[in-house]
Amino acid sequence: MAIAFKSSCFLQFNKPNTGFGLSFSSRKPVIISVKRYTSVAAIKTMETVGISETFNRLKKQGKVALIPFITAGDPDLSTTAEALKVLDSCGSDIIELGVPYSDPLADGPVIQAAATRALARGSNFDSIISMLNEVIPQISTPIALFTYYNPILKRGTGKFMSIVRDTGVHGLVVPDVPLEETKTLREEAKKHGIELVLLTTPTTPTDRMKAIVDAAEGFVYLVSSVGVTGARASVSGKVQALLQDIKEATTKPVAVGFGISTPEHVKQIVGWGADGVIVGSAMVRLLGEAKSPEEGLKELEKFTRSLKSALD
Ligand SMILES: O=P(O)(O)OC[C@@H](O)[C@@H](O)c1c[nH]c2ccccc12
Repeated sequence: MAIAFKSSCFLQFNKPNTGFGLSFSSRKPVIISVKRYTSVAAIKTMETVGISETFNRLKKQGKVALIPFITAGDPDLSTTAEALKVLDSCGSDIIELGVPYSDPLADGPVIQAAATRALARGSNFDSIISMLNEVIPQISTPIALFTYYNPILKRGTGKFMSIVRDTGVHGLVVPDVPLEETKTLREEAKKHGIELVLLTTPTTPTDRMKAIVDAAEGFVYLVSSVGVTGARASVSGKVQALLQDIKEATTKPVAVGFGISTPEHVKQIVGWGADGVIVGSAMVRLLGEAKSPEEGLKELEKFTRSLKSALD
């Protein structure tokens, strides 16, 4: 059983303050250094709870899920591994991890550029799975893999689901699969214990929205605005009414994404009744466009903590 201590924020470990460390080489706790443990979470074991359970826990606590999205392999896979630990330690509740794809039709320039960089560095499904096999036992935040449909079809839906589940991934988001074609995907996901998140948009007709929320597992992804992903100056006021419509149609949790990039956006969406907020491009930019991976990780930590504070 792999266990790991975590502070409330990964990079905090390196800042001296108060607290103590345990030396596993000796039989009794010793003061090995004065470190800041802003809050040592429970010792974690390999098992993490799934997406639905996470939302159930948060609902009981009256909290809203922070759901970051980052692109695997941008700027490189070892930085992605560290970024997952930072996001985990800084209070993310679910992490969306994007599999870079050559034709990301629903993505704006920031995530498109991230996918191009990741693919140019040689990141692919197999290397991402290898990285996840290392990292998932060290974090407690459930991962929802984010991929376009083609990589699944290429590998075979059943094989894809089996690989993903064996890695400890809990959820899957496939933005370009129309509801009519989700039958096999949903069957295979269910068979392998993977929660398949489905998306609804501001232009989805009500009947179709109802069918989507009925079929969705884990949570319903409400796309806040038409167009592609990318940070926006403001979040559309239409989201409030869209959330109400969806909540009249289902008791499943609803997380809002697209354009969210500031603590003010987060507060606004929480006020409209969302169960989760998804932030992608603003996170991806910090990592992919930093002067160095170390700097990107520091900026990611700072930004994540600012969003988490807006949710507390
Ligand atoms: O980047 P934004 O505007 O913060 O939106 C979240 C988004 O990045 C993430 O959920 C996502 C990445 N690629 C997508 C494609 C379609 C729908 C959603 C996505």
